[in-house]
Amino acid sequence: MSTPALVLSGLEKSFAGVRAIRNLSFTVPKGRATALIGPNGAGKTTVFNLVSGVYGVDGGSIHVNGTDVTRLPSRRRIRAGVARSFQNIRLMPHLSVLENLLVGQHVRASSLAALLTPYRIIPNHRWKREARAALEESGLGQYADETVGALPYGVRKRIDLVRATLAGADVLMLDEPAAGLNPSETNALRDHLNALAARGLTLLIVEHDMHFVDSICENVVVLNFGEKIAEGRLSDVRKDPKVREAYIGTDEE
Ligand SMILES: Nc1ncnc2c1ncn2[C@@H]1O[C@H](COP(=O)(O)OP(=O)(O)OP(=O)(O)O)[C@@H](O)[C@H]1O
Repeated sequence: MSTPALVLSGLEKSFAGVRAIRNLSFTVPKGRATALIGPNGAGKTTVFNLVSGVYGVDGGSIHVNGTDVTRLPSRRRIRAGVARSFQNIRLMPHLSVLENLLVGQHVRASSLAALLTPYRIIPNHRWKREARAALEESGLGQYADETVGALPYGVRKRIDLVRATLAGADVLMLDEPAAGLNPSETNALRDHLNALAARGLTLLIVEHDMHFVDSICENVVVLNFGEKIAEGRLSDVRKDPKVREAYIGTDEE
């Protein structure tokens, strides 16, 4: 069996004495999409913050592609292949799509000289070719020279995904990717994510839209009060009495 993309073992995190994450362990296999679900305040965002290195852990370990990243700062985790896409898209609205992708690729620069590469004066720089190719492959080629701020939300969301993959991500954490999308944008995003997973990208998704989860994720991890209460296929976990009880009184399924 290949090394899992992400292994969380016995994670612990408290805020002012409140245990937000409790002895949490789960494994995300390579090239698959896994959903992290649970009612409000269950600890999903905290898991993303622990994996990306925004918060340090109080206990336990995090391995990415077999490497222990538990004590690494955020930037070294990005180099290890973990990236995060936020609910609020972090693209620069005044730049073109291509320029946004090129800015993202600077994360890959291994030296100051590479970081300062004046890509604007090298018309066919390798990064530019790769960025155009990635846009074409995602069916977004026609937007390459458009200003990001003028594009529809669903398109920006998908450009944000292309940016993350070009920056070298092979484990991508997505925070409510379908929020705010209309049905046709949601379908385009679903197809895009399934294509990325088919190419070997690993996805960890926090999402409240269970139809969307069902169309992408083979495996679902359910959190409640920071603890894993169930794991498995969505059709199985939603029948689990512990899961049903956790959602009672919420307006979610
Ligand atoms: N920086 C922080 N300081 C104090 N408490 C925090 C902090 N971050 C998270 N928490 C607490 O940790 C618990 C888990 O919060 P978290 O935001 O991870 O849940 P969530 O599952 O992402 O919720 P939601 O679905 O509402 O976004 C909550 O009780 C929250 O108040």
